[in-house]
Amino acid sequence: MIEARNLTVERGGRIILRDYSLSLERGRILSVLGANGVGKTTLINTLIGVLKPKSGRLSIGGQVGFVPQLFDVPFAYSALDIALMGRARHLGLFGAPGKRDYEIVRHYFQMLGIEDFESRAFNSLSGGQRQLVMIAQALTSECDLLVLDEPCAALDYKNQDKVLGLLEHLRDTHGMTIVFSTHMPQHAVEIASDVLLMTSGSKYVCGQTEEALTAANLTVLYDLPIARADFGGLAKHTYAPVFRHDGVRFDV
Ligand SMILES: Nc1ncnc2c1ncn2[C@@H]1O[C@H](COP(=O)(O)OP(=O)(O)OP(=O)(O)O)[C@@H](O)[C@H]1O
Repeated sequence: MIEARNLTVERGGRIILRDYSLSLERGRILSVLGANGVGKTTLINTLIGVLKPKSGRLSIGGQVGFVPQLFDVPFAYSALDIALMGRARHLGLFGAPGKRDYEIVRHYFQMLGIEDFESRAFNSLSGGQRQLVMIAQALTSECDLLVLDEPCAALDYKNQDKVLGLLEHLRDTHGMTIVFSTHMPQHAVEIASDVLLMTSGSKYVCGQTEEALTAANLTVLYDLPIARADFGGLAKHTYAPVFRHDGVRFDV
């Protein structure tokens, strides 16, 4: 589904990614992790075609749906209008949404438990509520590859669980291929078959989750000790930071 070879990507005249290669088969879930500013959004924008690589080859084998990081819209669109925009490529030029398009949007609103937002102004929703509407928008596009930039960033635990469950469901029932970035390794542990750990613009580890997602690799990734925590039979293991705030000195 994704075949990227030696991608080099520039922004503002500066090389952000150098020589990134990855491949992802249909029906797999890739989680992208890395520190702030390392280039996760840059990579994602390259995968969805918004940024053009300076060099390298990229091939995507299907229609792409995208959920961006949080944003406002300039006009007073309702949540339903925003989600309907996901139907654009099925409507054709100047086409208006019909009964079936509304049904599809309402189906995903129901799946996400956000039916009550339908007529609310998108900009009046909270960050987490907006994130759920944007996920609905991407799903209404009926894509083969779903790319999400930190889809759970503004969500509470219950909604994180719902979105992770939905992504798994889409993989299992629709054979959808999914790429999502996150700052929570546990999200990768829960649903990702593969991980991309972006250490810098030119250094990364990419592999199957069981092998590549380790406390040692995460410790390098975040430049902070990361410990693995096991919960017996209660839940999957997770990774937690060993915060060092009492050792941090500020010269002010
Ligand atoms: N429009 C832009 N023009 C120039 N440089 C940019 C632009 N957008 C981002 N950058 C730079 O590119 C680098 C990577 O940014 P990117 O947004 O891809 O990081 P990220 O890993 O997604 O970060 P975060 O976890 O904070 O969202 C950063 O150094 C950033 O300052």
